[in-house]
Amino acid sequence: MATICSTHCRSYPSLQPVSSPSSKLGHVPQHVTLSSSASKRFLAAKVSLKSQSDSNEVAVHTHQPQQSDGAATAAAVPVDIDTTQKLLNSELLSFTSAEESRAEASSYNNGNESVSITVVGASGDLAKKKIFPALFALYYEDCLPKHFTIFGYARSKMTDAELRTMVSKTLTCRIDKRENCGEKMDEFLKRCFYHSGQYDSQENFAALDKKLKEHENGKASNRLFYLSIPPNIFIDAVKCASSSASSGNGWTRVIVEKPFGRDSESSAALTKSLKQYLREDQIFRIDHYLGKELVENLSVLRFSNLIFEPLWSRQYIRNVQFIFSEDFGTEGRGGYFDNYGIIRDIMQNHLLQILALFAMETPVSLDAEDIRNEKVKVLRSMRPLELGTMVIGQYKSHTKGGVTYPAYTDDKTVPKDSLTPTFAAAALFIDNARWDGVPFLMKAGKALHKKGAEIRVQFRHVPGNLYNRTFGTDLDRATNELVIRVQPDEAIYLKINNKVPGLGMKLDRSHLNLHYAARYSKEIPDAYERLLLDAIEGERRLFIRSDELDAAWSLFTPVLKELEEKRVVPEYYPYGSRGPVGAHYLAARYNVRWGDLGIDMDQ
Ligand SMILES: NC(=O)C1=CN([C@@H]2O[C@H](COP(=O)(O)OP(=O)(O)OC[C@H]3O[C@@H](n4cnc5c(N)ncnc54)[C@H](OP(=O)(O)O)[C@@H]3O)[C@@H](O)[C@H]2O)C=CC1
Ligand SMILES: O=C1O[C@H](COP(=O)(O)O)[C@@H](O)[C@H](O)[C@H]1O
Repeated sequence: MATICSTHCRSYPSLQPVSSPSSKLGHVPQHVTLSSSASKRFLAAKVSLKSQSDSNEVAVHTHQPQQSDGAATAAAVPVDIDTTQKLLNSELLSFTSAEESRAEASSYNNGNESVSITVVGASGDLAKKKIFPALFALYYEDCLPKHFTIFGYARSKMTDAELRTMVSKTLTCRIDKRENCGEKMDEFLKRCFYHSGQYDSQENFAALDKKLKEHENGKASNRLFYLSIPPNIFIDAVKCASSSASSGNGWTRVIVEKPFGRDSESSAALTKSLKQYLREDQIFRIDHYLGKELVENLSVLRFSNLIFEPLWSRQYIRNVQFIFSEDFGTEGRGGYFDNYGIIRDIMQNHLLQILALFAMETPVSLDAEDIRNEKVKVLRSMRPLELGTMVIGQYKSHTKGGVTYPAYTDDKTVPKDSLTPTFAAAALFIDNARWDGVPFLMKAGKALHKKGAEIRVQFRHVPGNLYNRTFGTDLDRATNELVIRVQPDEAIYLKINNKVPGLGMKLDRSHLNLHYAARYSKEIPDAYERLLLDAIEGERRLFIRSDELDAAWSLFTPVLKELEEKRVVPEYYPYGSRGPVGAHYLAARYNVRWGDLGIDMDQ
C-alpha cells in the first residue's frame, strides 16, 4: 500500500543509518538516547555516538523532560542492535517539525481522504521538465497519498491520452529500482487526467471542479493547485480556482512559481491580490533552491556539528561566496528573461534565500515559522544593494572550435538594444553583531564556462601561524575554506593544511571530503519532489513567507530601479567565458578571490 511520508521517502531530522555501500550495522551509532515522547516537536532526541567496541548491544536511554532543577532523568535499557536499527529507521527518532502535517498525512491513507493535484499550465515547459517528473518520482517512492489524482489544466486542447503521452516522454526512473519502472509508470499515468480551459474562466474551473469531485468519489477532498503559468495570469487563475474549484471539506493550497513581482511595489500588489482569495497559509511561494539537498543540509551541517557553529561569525569567517553559473544562455526563455534579468531571476530569490539560511541565528525549533522568523531577521539586517558595489554583464557572441555561440540579443524574443544583465556580481553586508563587516559576495551568470552552484566560506588566516614561511607570500591559499557544492556532483569539503609525509617539512592542501556520490548510493531527489511533498503535507518551512519576500525586495528594488533609470550598460563577456573582469575587481576590493567552480576537486 502506498504510504505517504514513510521514512524511506521522507526523512525529517532523524538520525538515519547511512545506506552507503560501505555502511555496516557495526558502524551505526552504538549509544542512543531516545525520547520517551515521540509526539513532541523537536524533542530532545539525542543520539550520542559513543562506540561500544565489539558489542552487539546498545544502550537506549529514554530521555525524560527536564525536572525543575534542570536534571534530566535517563534510564538505560539494553536492546539488541537489530531493534536499534529499526528504531533508527522509525518515527521514534524522527523529531519532526511537521508533526501536525504527519498526522494529516497519515489520515490520507486511512481511505477517507483524497488529494487532487492540478498543474495549471500543464502544457508548459516547467510542468513537463520538472513538475510531472517530480510527481512521478514521489509516486515511485510511495510518497503520494493512497487516493490521489493529478489533473493537467491549460488552454491547449488535449485528451487524457495525449497528456499521458506528453508526460510519459519526460518521466525517468530511479536508478536503483529500474526493474518495475514501466509498470509504475503505467499505474501513475492512469491517475493523470487533463482538462482544457481558460485561466480566467469561472465556468471552466467549475467544470474542473466537477471532474475532481468524480475522482474524489465522496471522500474528503484536499486540493493542491500548482500555478505553472506566466505571472500575469496568476491572479485570474487563483481567483477562478478559489471560487470555483476549491475544496468544500478539506484544504486548498496553491503553489505559486516565481517571479513574485519585479520590485517591492509589484510584489506587494501581487501578495495583496493573492490574499483577496487565499489566506497566507494557503499560499506556497516556491523557491526550488530551498528544496535542493545541499541547501537542506546547510542547517544540519551547522546546527548538528559542534565544530562549525562556534566558527560561524565575523570572528573566524573572512568572507562567504554564493556562486551560480550556467553554461548555456537564455535559449527559449529570452522573452521572460528580458523583463527580469539575472538579478531578479537568481540573486533576489535563490541566492538570497541561501544566504539567509546560511547567516540566520539558531531558530527556536525547526518549525517553519521559527526558521522563517530567523531568516527574515537576517534580511532586515542587510544593507540594500548599491550600484557601486555591483557589476553587471551581458553575454556576447563567441566562436570557439568552429562553433558560433549566440549573443543574448541574438534571441529573437529579446530587443536588439536590450541592456538586461545576464551576469551580476555584488557585495552584500549584514549589519548585525554576528556578521558586521563580513562581505557576502554573490555571483550569478548565464552562458559562462561551467554549470554549477556553490557556497564558499573562506576563513581567516591563522594568527601568528608558525608555518607562515612554508606557505610563502600567498597566505590566502593557505586559509581554510569550506565548500558546499550544491550542484552538480554534490559535495561538502573542507580545505585544510597538512604535512606531506616524509622526513622534510613540506605542507600540502588537502580536503576533508564528503562526496555524495561516493558516500550515498541513493540518487538525490530533485528539489521539486521535496517541495511538492511538503506542500501536500502542509510543511511550509521551505516556502517563502510574505514578509521574507518584502524584505528581499527592499534590498534589491532601489538598485534595480537605478540600473533601469540610468540605463547602465553591462560589461560584455564572451559566451562560454568566466564572465566580466569587473567581477574580479569587485572581489579584490574586499580582499577576496572568487572560488573557482569545481576546480578544487579536480586538483
Ligand atoms: N521553465 C522553467 O525552467 C522555470 C519556470 N519558472 C516559472 O514557472 C512558471 C511557468 O513557467 P514555464 O512552464 O516556463 O512557462 P510557459 O511559458 O511554458 O507557460 C506555461 C503555460 O502557460 C500558458 N501560457 C503561456 N503564455 C501565456 C499567456 N501569455 N497567456 C495565457 N497563457 C499562457 C501556456 O499554456 P496554454 O497555451 O496551453 O494555456 C503554457 O504552456 C512561470 O511563472 C515561470 O516564471 C520558474 C523557474 C524555472
Ligand atoms: O529559477 C530558475 O532556475 C533555473 C536554474 O535552476 P537549476 O535547478 O537548474 O539550477 C534557471 O535556469 C532559470 O533561469 C531560473 O528562472
